[in-house]
Amino acid sequence: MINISNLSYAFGTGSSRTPVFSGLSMNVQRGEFISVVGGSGCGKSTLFKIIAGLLEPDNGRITLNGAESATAAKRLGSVAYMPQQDLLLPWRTVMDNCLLPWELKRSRPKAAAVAEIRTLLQRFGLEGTEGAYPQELSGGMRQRVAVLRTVAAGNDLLLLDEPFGALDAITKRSLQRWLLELWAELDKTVLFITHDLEEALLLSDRIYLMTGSGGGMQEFPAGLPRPRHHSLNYQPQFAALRQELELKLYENRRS
Ligand SMILES: Nc1ncnc2c1ncn2[C@@H]1O[C@H](COP(=O)(O)OP(=O)(O)OP(=O)(O)O)[C@@H](O)[C@H]1O
Repeated sequence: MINISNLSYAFGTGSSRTPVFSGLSMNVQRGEFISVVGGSGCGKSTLFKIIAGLLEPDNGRITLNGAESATAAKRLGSVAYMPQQDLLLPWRTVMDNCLLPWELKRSRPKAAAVAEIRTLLQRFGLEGTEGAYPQELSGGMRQRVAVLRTVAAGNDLLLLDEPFGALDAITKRSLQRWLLELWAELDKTVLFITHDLEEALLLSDRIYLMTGSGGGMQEFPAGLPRPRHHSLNYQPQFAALRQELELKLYENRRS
C-alpha cells in the first residue's frame, strides 16, 4: 500500500535549518492497521503531512499502491488525512462538513455523495445529527464526524493523527472499540498516530517508533490475536508487550 524509503526532512533554511528526521523507512501492506508512536516533536505529524502531499521531503522515495509518487503534488488527494485538530467548519452542518471531500473532487452527482454520507452517519452511530453544527456535538461525536469525513474522501489509505488524544478515558475506550469494528468492516489501511501505548497495542498489527532528533524509525511487532477487546489490557502478554514498547521508547529518547 505504501512504501517509504530513506525519507528526510528539515524545517527552515540556511543556518536556521532544523532536521526533524532522516533515513526514515517504513512499509505498510494493504489492510494493515499501523501505529506510529514517539516523543512529542519527533516528527509524526510532519511525516503524515509529507505522505498526504502537504509537504515535500528533502530526500527519499514514497511509493503508493505500487506507483512511485515522486512529488507532493502527485500524492495530494490520493490518501485521506485527518489532522490532529478535527478542523470541522463551525458554520457548516454535519452533512455540509462531510460533503467537503465531494466538493473538492466533484467526481459524481451530489445526490450520490449525500446518500453515501447518510448511510455512513447510520453506521457511525450519528443518525439525527445531519443538520447539527459541530459546536452542538460532544467531543466523541465530533471525532466520529471527522473520521466519517475522512472515510468519505473515498481513499483506501487513512492517516489518522491522534484522533482520540483529547477525549476522556471512557469515550476514548468506546471510540477505540468502534474504530476496530469499523476498520474490520470497511477494509481500509490505517496509519494512526498516538501517544497512548496501550491504544497502539490494542489497535495495531505493527507499531513504528520514531526516534526524533534527526533519527529514523524502528519497527515493533504488536502481534496480538484478533478480534481484540479491552480485557486484553489485563493479560500478562499485553503487560509484557507494553513494558517492552515503553523501554524501547525510553532507549530511543536517550540515544
Ligand atoms: N511549520 C513549522 N515550522 C518550523 N518548525 C516546525 C513546523 N511544524 C513543526 N515544526 C517542528 O518540527 C518538529 C516536529 O513537529 P511535529 O508536529 O511533526 O511533531 P509530532 O511528533 O507530531 O509532535 P506531537 O506529538 O507533539 O504532536 C517539532 O520540533 C516542531 O516544533
